This record gives sequence, C-alpha cells and structure tokens, in this order.
Amino acid sequence: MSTPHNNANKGDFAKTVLMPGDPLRAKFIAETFLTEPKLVNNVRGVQGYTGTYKGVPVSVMASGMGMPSIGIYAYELYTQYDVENIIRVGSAGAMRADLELGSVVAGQGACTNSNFADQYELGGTYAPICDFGLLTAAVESAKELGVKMPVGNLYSSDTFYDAAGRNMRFSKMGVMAVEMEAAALYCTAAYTGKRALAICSISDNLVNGTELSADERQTNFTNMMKIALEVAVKMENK
Ligand SMILES: O=P(O)(O)O[C@H]1O[C@H](CO)[C@@H](O)[C@H]1O
Ligand SMILES: O=c1cc[nH]c(=O)[nH]1
Repeated sequence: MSTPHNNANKGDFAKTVLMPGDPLRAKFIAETFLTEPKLVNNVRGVQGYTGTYKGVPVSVMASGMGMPSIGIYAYELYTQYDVENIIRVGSAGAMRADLELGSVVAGQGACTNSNFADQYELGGTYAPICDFGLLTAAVESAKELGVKMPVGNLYSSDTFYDAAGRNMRFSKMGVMAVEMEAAALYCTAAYTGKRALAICSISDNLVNGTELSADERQTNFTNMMKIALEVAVKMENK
C-alpha cells in the first residue's frame, strides 16, 4: 500500500510517531536514539524511520513546515497506518523573555490564525488541545529527566514572517511560543479520534532577539527528543 505522500507498507510505522518539521531532525533522532532504525518512507525526502527505543517500537517522520503539510502527513499516519500517537518535536520562537534558548515547552493548547478547522464546518471557533494522557506522560518524563518544561498555550501561525507584527499580540494573552503546526495536528487528531502532543524547543526569542544557529537547531534539542521517546515507552500499552 502507499499514499500520495508515503510509500511505507501497512505495519511499517509504530504506534507512536515522533514528528519534527525538519527531515534532518528526523534522521538525527533515528540515528542517535533508535536501535536498528529502518527507513520506511522517503517520498519527497520526508524521511520516516522505525526502530526501537528501550525495546519499544518507535517511528519518527518529518512533517515539513506549516499546517497544510502536517495536516497531510498526520492524517495519513492516523488513517492509513494505524498510528495512535503523534508527538511533534518542533522548534518554536519564545514569546516570553524568560524562556531560554534550547529550553522545552509543551503545548497544552494551540491558538492559531489558520482556517484549518473551517473544513469541519463547526459553526464556531474550535479550541485545539493536546491529548491529556500524552501531556501527563510528558510532564512525568520531563520530571524524571530533570528537565524544566513549562506547559501552556502555543501559537500556530500560518506566517513565519508576519508583515503586520500582529503575532506578538498573543504573548499578552499568556501564549508561550510561536510555531507553525500544532493547531493543525491537534485538529487532525481530534477529527480522527487519535492522540497528539506538541513539545517544542526554543530556537529563538522574539522578545530579546537571541537565536540558535541552524546547526544548533538540528542537534541541540535532545532534551525534547528524550522526553518524547520516554512518552512513547509509557504509551506502549495504553
Ligand atoms: O523546526 P520545526 O519543527 O520545523 O518547527 C518550526 O520551524 C519552522 C519554521 O522555521 C516551522 O515548521 C516551525 O513550526
Ligand atoms: O515558527 C517559528 C519557529 C521558530 N521560531 C519562530 O520565530 N517561529
């Protein structure tokens, strides 16, 4: 079997998929943390790998950037490949001065400027939220690893370069950080009856203008990756 965007066979993906935006981050996670990672998809260079972590099957596949892109990959994984849990392991721009570069945040909710949820014809405004079980497992894992992980709202924006400067208004509403996929992932999980969580590492700080280099973004996010992998282990029998 295959989809227009995935040439893996049914059964090639594990129950839990870690999903970074960047295909090179997917490769890094597979090669650094998984035992015997096998490349199961490479359509458009969107690399998907399955291996084991602490004996538990785990997959990692990139989403690409933006909500249309993660909407495709997540929908296909949930509906065609029997994936139950998708954990986005992303980068995000801090909207609070006190969030340090490389620190980790968990998105309990995801505000958005996207019309992604219009497709469901709800006749109101949908509030995209993560799965509580995944979030609980992530909070426990972060504690076990000794990693501080604030939990709260993310802002999923359709624009990286925001011409009118409106994005920062969300920081006044307590939003921790901006990224570009969590809201669509949470909507897709809700629609398909599956589970999702976005954990993000802070790559830049929009308040004080500091940022990590592209190389640092690729490799400096190991705390986030370890938390997500521990969640996969905790969720194996749930
Ligand atoms: O680093 P990733 O996971 O791609 O996440 C962030 O980085 C990209 C923008 O540079 C967007 O995809 C945004 O959500
Ligand atoms: O979407 C994103 C991701 C990282 N940093 C940002 O400023 N925006």
